[in-house]
Amino acid sequence: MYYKVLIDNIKEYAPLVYTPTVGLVCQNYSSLFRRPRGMYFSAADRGEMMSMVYNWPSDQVDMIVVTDGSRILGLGDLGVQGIGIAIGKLDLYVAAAGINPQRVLPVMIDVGTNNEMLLKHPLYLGLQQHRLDGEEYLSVIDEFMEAVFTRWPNVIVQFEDFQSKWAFKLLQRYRHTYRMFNDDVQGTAGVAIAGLLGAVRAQGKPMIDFPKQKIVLAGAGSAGIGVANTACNTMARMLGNSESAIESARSQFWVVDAMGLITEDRANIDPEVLPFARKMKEVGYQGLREGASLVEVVRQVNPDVLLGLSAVGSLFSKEVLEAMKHSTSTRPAIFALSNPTKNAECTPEEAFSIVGHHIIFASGSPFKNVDLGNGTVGHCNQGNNMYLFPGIGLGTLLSGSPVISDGMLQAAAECLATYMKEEEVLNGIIYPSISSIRDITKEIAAAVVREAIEEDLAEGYRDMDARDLQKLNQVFFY
Ligand SMILES: NC(=O)C1=CN([C@@H]2O[C@H](COP(=O)(O)OP(=O)(O)OC[C@H]3O[C@@H](n4cnc5c(N)ncnc54)[C@H](O)[C@@H]3O)[C@@H](O)[C@H]2O)C=CC1
Ligand SMILES: CC(=O)C(=O)O
Ligand SMILES: [Mg+2]
Repeated sequence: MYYKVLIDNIKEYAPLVYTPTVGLVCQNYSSLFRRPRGMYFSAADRGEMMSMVYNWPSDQVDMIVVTDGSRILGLGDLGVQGIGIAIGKLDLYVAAAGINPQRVLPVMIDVGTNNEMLLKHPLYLGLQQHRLDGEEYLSVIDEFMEAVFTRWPNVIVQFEDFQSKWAFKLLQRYRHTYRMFNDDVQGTAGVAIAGLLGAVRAQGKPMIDFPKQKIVLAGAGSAGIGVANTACNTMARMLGNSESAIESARSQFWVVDAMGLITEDRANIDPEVLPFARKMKEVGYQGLREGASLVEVVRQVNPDVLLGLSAVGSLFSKEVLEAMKHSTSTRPAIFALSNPTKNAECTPEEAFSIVGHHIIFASGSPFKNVDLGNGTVGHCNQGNNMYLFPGIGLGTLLSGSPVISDGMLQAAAECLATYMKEEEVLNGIIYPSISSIRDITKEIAAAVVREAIEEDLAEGYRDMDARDLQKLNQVFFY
C-alpha cells in the first residue's frame, strides 16, 4: 500500500521520501531509528562480509544503493545516518522504475565518521571512530563489492553520496568489472546535460549550438566535475572530437570552487579538476586571476549559464545575480542544483526578480513556480538526477549488460534531453513534471537497452537472451 500511495501521488510525496525531507531524516536518523531497513557493513566486519550477505532474506536483489555517508546531499558527513538517502533513492526505483520492493537493498558501509558532533552524540548508531582512509578504506569497499556480486551476480550497485575524494577513484576502480555507476558523478551529469541542451533550445537555437555556450560552474566536487566532463565531451563530439575540438570545448568552462577561480596556478590541484584549470595567459587577458571570486568571474565572462553544485546556500548573491543581467544569452540559464532546499545557491524568486523574467531556472530540490504578474509564470524546473538513475538502473537490468558504458549513459541523457516538446522548452520548461516519472523512466530504460544492444553488451534478462533482445530491437524500436 505504501508504494501504491507513493506511485499515485509521486509529486506530493517525492519531497518526503527524497530531497528535501530525506536530508532532515538523515540528520536526525539516530534519534528516529526504530528498525533496520537495510544492511550495515562496518569496518569491524572485515573478513565476514561474504557470509554476512547471506543474512539478507531475499534470494534475488536487483538494485543496491550504497553510501558511506561521507557527503549526504549538501549536508556533509552524516556517518551511518546517511542510510536514509539509500532508502529514499530505492523508493524512487520502485515508484519510477517498477522494481519489486523485495528486490532492493539499501546499504550503509560504516567506516566511521569525521563529524565530531555525531561522535559525541550518545544515540549515534555508527562506529565511534574517525573514518578509515587509504588502503584500509579500499579493502572494506573491495570486500563489500566481492561479497554482494558473489551472492547476486546480476545486481546493479549505485554508489551514492561518497565524498568526492573517493567518488571518482571508486568509479574508476569498479566500473569496468562490475555493474555499477556513481549517481552523483554520472546521473547528475546526464540530467545537467539535458537541462543545458534545453536552455540552448529555449533560446530558439538548435542543440548543435551548445559548444558556443559559456558556462560558469560553482563547485568542483563529484557532481560539478562530473557535469563539466560530460558537458565538455558532448561539446567536443559536436565539434568533431579532434584535439582542437576538445581544447575548444574546455575553454567554454570557468570553474570556481571554495578558493575561487581554478587556474593552472592552483597548488595541489586534483587530477580530475586539472583539465578545467584556466590557462594563466587567457585569465590575464580576461581581467581575471587565480582565485578570482564568483562575482568577478561572472562580471568578466558574462556567461550563458551559471551552474551551482557547491552545496553553499545563497552563493548566488544579489551581486552575482545582478552580474548575470549582462549574460550574452537571450535566455540566461541559472541552475541552483545543490540540495537540500537550504543549500540551493539561490531561490527561483531571487533569480527571476533580479536577473529578469526571461531566464531559464532549475533547482536540485523542488520549489514552486514564481508568479511573475500579468498571468505569466516563471517556471521552476527540478534539475535532479532522479530523472535519470531509475531509467539507467532499469535499462541495465533488462539489457543484462555486465557494465554500464559511457554510451549507455549518453543515450539516457539524450533521451531526457529530447523528451521535452519544442513549445514547452520555449516556455522555459526544460524538465518534465515529476508526475510523469514512470513514463520518462520507461523511455530512458528503453534507450539504455537499445544502446547496450548496439554496443554488443546486452546479454539478456531472465528467459530473454541476447538474440531475443536483438530481435525485439528490430521489431519494436525502429
Ligand atoms: N541536483 C542534483 O541532482 C544533484 C545535486 N548535488 C548537490 O551538489 C552539491 C555538491 O555535491 P559534491 O560535488 O559531491 O560535493 P563536494 O563537497 O565534493 O563539492 C562541493 C564543491 O563546491 C565548492 N565550494 C564550496 N564553497 C564554495 C564557494 N563559496 N564558491 C564556489 N564553490 C564552492 C567546493 O570547493 C567543492 O569543489 C551537494 O549539495 C549535492 O546535494 C549532487 C548530486 C546531484
Ligand atoms: C540528488 C543527489 O544525488 C544529491 O544531492 O546528492
Ligand atoms: Mg547524491
